[in-house]
Amino acid sequence: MSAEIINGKNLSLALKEEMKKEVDALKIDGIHPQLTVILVGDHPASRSYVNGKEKACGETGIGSHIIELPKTVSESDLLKEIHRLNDDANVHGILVQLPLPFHINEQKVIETISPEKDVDGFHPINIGRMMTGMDTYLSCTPYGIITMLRSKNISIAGKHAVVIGRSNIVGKPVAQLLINENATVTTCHSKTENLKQFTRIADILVVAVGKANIIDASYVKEGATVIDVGMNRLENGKLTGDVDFDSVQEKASFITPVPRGVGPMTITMLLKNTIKAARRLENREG
Ligand SMILES: NC(=O)C1=CN([C@@H]2O[C@H](COP(=O)(O)OP(=O)(O)OC[C@H]3O[C@@H](n4cnc5c(N)ncnc54)[C@H](OP(=O)(O)O)[C@@H]3O)[C@@H](O)[C@H]2O)C=CC1
Ligand SMILES: Nc1nc(=O)c2c([nH]1)NC[C@@H]1CN(c3ccc(C(=O)N[C@@H](CCC(=O)O)C(=O)O)cc3)C=[N+]21
Repeated sequence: MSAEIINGKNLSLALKEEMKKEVDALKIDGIHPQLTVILVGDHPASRSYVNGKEKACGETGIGSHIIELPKTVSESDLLKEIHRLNDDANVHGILVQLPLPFHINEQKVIETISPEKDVDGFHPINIGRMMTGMDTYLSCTPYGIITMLRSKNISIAGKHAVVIGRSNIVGKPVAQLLINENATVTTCHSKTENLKQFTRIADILVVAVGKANIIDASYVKEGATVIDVGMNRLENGKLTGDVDFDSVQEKASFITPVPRGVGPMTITMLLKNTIKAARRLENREG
């Protein structure tokens, strides 16, 4: 058996076409959705992701603005900038690219962003809203993963989903969204004993660790759906996921590639959240 590939790049293209129409319609009503990204320092990976976000905004007609701050910026100057954007009625979405330099408290930064403009869905209020099943901005990577599963009509309700990774930005919100979709969910992490005993019984396996090829076919149940969130830059410059694609593709029924898998969907869901923010802040949604 050879798994069907869930191509996040192609799905993103289709979703972006729909969103462009939505944005055009909003513009007729005088609403111009606008995302502002704050980039601290000049880490090449962060810059490349931020460029990807800017390009995607351009493709859908969403206004984007990047504020670049030096890596020596003080925490209080960064917080001031966020307050300024919170108060700027032209800005609907604010994203502070992570990770931040060590002298800046990330949690404090996230909590300073107005929950109404937190299109990353990282603010504790929005996390709490997600946990309780309320309407909110869903974190983009988890939201992208659920959208990919739905696009292939992969059933989630009643299935056993195993998530490897428990970070606040990926592992935990993915697990929560899968629970909201009525999956039975197991979360694994670096302290998990005998990881394989869990992964081998997963109908849906989400791998969000950040270690190239840690999951090979021996970890995967025949016919499972395998979602690879990992982004690992190899020494030869190639980008690879956490899953050994070639061996797992032989055993799974669906698999996401890296690149062109979850990554492009993360950006696409950010656009979706920005449009939602524009609607809400301009009082066009209940
Ligand atoms: N495609 C996309 O859009 C995105 C991709 N990413 C990528 O996803 C990956 C994960 O990101 P992120 O969650 O931020 O990373 P973190 O480093 O914050 O979290 C990694 C998680 O993996 C766990 N872990 C580490 N080693 C093992 C192991 N050997 N076995 C089992 N679990 C392990 C850690 O456990 P513990 O908690 O015990 O330390 C931790 O929970 C990275 O490659 C990142 O680049 C991230 C965001 C978006
Ligand atoms: N506040 C914040 N929000 C984020 O959403 C956020 C962040 N910080 N910090 C870093 C992670 C990582 N992330 C990715 C986005 C797109 C791709 C992506 O588009 N990847 C392409 C390839 C890109 C390339 O070739 O470099 C792909 O997989 O096909 C990957 C990773 C968002 N993150």
